[in-house]
Amino acid sequence: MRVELRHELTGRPGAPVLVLGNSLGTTRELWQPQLAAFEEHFLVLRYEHRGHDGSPAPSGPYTVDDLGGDVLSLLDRLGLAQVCYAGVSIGGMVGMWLAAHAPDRIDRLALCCTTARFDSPDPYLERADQVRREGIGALAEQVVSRWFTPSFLSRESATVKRFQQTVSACSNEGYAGCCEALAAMDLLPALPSITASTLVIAGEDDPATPPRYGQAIADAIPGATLQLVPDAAHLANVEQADRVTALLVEHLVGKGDPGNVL
Ligand SMILES: O=C(O)CC1=CCC(=O)O1
Repeated sequence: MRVELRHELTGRPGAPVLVLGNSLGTTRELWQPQLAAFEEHFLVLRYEHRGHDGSPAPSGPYTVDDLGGDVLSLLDRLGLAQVCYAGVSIGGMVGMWLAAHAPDRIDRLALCCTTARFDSPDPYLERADQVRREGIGALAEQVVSRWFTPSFLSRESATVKRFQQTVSACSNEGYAGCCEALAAMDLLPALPSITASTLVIAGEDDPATPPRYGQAIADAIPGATLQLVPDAAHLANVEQADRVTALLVEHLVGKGDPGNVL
């Protein structure tokens, strides 16, 4: 079953479309550090995953097919034939799914702090279970502590608090269902079929999706390149905003116009 995702379009009308996928427990605010730079070149489509910031949260478990299918339906509803796509973590997983399952719909692809599969499903199954028992608010502080380096956590307490509040506002069922999608996901066999020009970005100090996960993606997608970002953990686009913005703009702003109307 597909759900109609909450979304927002901003930027240059008539320009090529850039779709942005958020990480688990965040909203489209995640892209605030990059938004102005992207809006100079693109019509930007930011969407919310199931259970996040007002998108519907049907009963889980979900699969990455569900999450990717939701976005494909959104592109269809908006009449977008081909788009560029950038995603962080679960947003990047959706990007890999789209590029593998609907290759003609994805032009350039950027995958930030993400993985095609996790070493073990257990941590995310346990998290889903805990969220259903105790509520997402009980986990917010611990979850966000893995998104930034220790120095950022102590230096930028207002930003950290804001991300904790965003996690706490997720639907329990929606968040748990997304965790179950992470646990079941194995996109690695699909990656060699991706034809989109692909940039992979990894935070050097990311405990959630360490650089070896990014390396595995870059090794499996034909022609993909990997960029490591020093002094960054899971939300490298927030912690090292200028560096990541420059990498993304350089990769995503191509010469051709993908032509965005079905
Ligand atoms: O929340 C985490 O621990 C890290 C994460 C996994 C998938 C995602 O989007 O974030």
